[in-house]
Amino acid sequence: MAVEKVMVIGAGQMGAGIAQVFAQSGFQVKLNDIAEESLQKGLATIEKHLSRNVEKGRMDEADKTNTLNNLETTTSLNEANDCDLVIEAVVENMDVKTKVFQQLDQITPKHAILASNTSSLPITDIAAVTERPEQVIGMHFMNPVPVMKLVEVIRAIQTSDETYQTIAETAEKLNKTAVEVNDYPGFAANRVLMPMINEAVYAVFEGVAEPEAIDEVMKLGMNHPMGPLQLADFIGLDTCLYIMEVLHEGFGDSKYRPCPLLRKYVNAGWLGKKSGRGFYVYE
Ligand SMILES: CC(=O)CC(=O)SCCNC(=O)CCNC(=O)[C@H](O)C(C)(C)COP(=O)(O)OP(=O)(O)OC[C@H]1O[C@@H](n2cnc3c(N)ncnc32)[C@H](O)[C@@H]1OP(=O)(O)O
Ligand SMILES: NC(=O)C1=CN([C@@H]2O[C@H](COP(=O)(O)OP(=O)(O)OC[C@H]3O[C@@H](n4cnc5c(N)ncnc54)[C@H](OP(=O)(O)O)[C@@H]3O)[C@@H](O)[C@H]2O)C=CC1
Repeated sequence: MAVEKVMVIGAGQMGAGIAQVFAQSGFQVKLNDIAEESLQKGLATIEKHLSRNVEKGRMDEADKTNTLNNLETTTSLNEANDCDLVIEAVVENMDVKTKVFQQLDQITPKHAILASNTSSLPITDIAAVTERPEQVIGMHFMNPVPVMKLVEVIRAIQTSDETYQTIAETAEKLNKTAVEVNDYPGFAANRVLMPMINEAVYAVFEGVAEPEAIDEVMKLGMNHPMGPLQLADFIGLDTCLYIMEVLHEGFGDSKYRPCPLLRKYVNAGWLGKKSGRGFYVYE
């Protein structure tokens, strides 16, 4: 199936980036959010990144104009009624996501593929609330979306080969690399990444070293572009905690228990960069 029209749901840090890369690659994109304010914020972020690309000579003014012309915003989910593909990037909450998928199942054309950008929620369970489970799949972009090459493509137990093939080809058109994984807690990316971040939080909790020192060790010693605590702040500490809880519950193994300090920060509203404070303070 050829994908031409796409809806991205949720204009937060991931949704805006996903909408940008689709529009840049020539797809017709509708960016949806419940709040008009979030749409305007998302659009402003996209415009800023496109202008930066022009300044850096990575695209010219005509490419920027074409990208913006490929993009429209809407608060109405009903506008997904002519889309070939929908990518959901709303908050990491199963109730919210299943409600969105049930509505999309009613609204979108029969051939449409429904994808989720979830970091950790089971695609199999999301697929099961629709009447087209074989056309439901995980399309997990990495943050920041315009920069990172990976799309982790997660097959639910019900996902058809045809759906997987379409999504892998679409990822290629975005100039990304698709990696196929099966639907188990945390998939592959967060199964490996999050325990490392959680362990770094334990090291702070136990007084092994200050956050700056732990990040410096991983940057200079292991060539990571960001230390694990800076990365946790960048992802969002609420998202990190949520993923650890999914791993802990999903495997029933105490090795995935979230660090109490991570939970305390989230309860305090210290969610990282997006709230102005996490392991570091942001202005
Ligand atoms: C939680 C999940 O489910 C899955 C996940 O996403 S896990 C998180 C995965 N992501 C990572 O691990 C990111 C690790 N960090 C990095 O790779 C890098 O630090 C980084 C690419 C984010 C920034 O790179 P840097 O060299 O430290 O900083 P900086 O020089 O400011 O940025 C490099 C380029 O990226 C671009 N960039 C940075 N942040 C950006 C953003 N949010 N959106 C778009 N472009 C961005 C910058 O424009 C810059 O390019 P130019 O200077 O040429 O314009
Ligand atoms: N942060 C990261 O590094 C990564 C996150 N992800 C995943 O991507 C998804 C989004 O995360 P992120 O972008 O960080 O979150 P954000 O909180 O930045 O964005 C979520 C957006 O979705 C909107 N929203 C909430 N409910 C609905 C709804 N029913 N319909 C339409 N829009 C809605 C929110 O609006 P409002 O603010 O008005 O409530 C907000 O604008 C999550 O599933 C997350 O796990 C995946 C990879 C990396």
